[in-house]
Amino acid sequence: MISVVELTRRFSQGQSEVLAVDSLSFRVESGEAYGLLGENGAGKTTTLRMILGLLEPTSGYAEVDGFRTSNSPDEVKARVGLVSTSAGLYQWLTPREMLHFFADLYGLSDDFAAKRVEDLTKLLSLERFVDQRCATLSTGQKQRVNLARSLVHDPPVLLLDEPTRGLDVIGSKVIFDFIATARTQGKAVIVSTHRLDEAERFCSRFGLLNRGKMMHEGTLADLQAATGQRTLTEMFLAGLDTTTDPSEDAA
Ligand SMILES: Nc1ncnc2c1ncn2[C@@H]1O[C@H](COP(=O)(O)OP(=O)(O)OP(=O)(O)O)[C@@H](O)[C@H]1O
Repeated sequence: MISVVELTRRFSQGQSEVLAVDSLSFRVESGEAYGLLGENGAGKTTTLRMILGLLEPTSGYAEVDGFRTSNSPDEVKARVGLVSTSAGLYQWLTPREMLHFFADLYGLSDDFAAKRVEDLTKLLSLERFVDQRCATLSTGQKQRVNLARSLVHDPPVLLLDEPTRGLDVIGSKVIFDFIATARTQGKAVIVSTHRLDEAERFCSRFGLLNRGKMMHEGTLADLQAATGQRTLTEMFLAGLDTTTDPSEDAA
């Protein structure tokens, strides 16, 4: 469903250049939640932005459902929901009004939109504040409205950039439960998060990035074998760029 091939992005920063994403390749199939993990500045957000077409790659490409982002941006945008804390809400609208506004932008019929807004309100527990102006919502409430906004067109692909940033335990659980449901519905999900313990539970595969490069990829068992570490946290603490040969431990 999502295919990333040799994706590369350089940024100029003053006189110097940073290689934010370095020849990244991976695939995510329907029904999978893929954890794109790495330290601050590892290149996660830049990767997600290129998949959706918000940013041009320096080289390489991304495809969603067979559509290449650079050639078919509209087809890709119709199939992807990007959830990012940096996305703003319309402060003067209520969540219900805003969701209808976005449903309209995506060209959904009134009936479909009404049903979708109702379903999302239940799924993300928005009932208590769905008719309250966005300006008056708490961080966690805003984050859930943000998620609902990205899902209003029921996209088969979800890109979640730090979806639990600023959320308490209950708010985070709503998001994790949502990801689990999305998987059973056959969505392809990429989630970038620093909550490694949670990622371990709800992601089926992982890509561990370090300075824009894929250091390790696979299931938790694959990563354990490759790094000699037990948990994702231990892998990060050990330093992603030190590849341990597990056979050395056995010797
Ligand atoms: N518009 C830009 N101009 C210049 N440099 C940029 C730009 N966007 C990102 N970068 C640089 O690219 C690198 C990767 O940034 P990115 O935001 O993708 O990291 P990240 O893994 O999402 O980090 P975090 O976990 O902190 O959100 C960083 O060194 C960052 O400074």
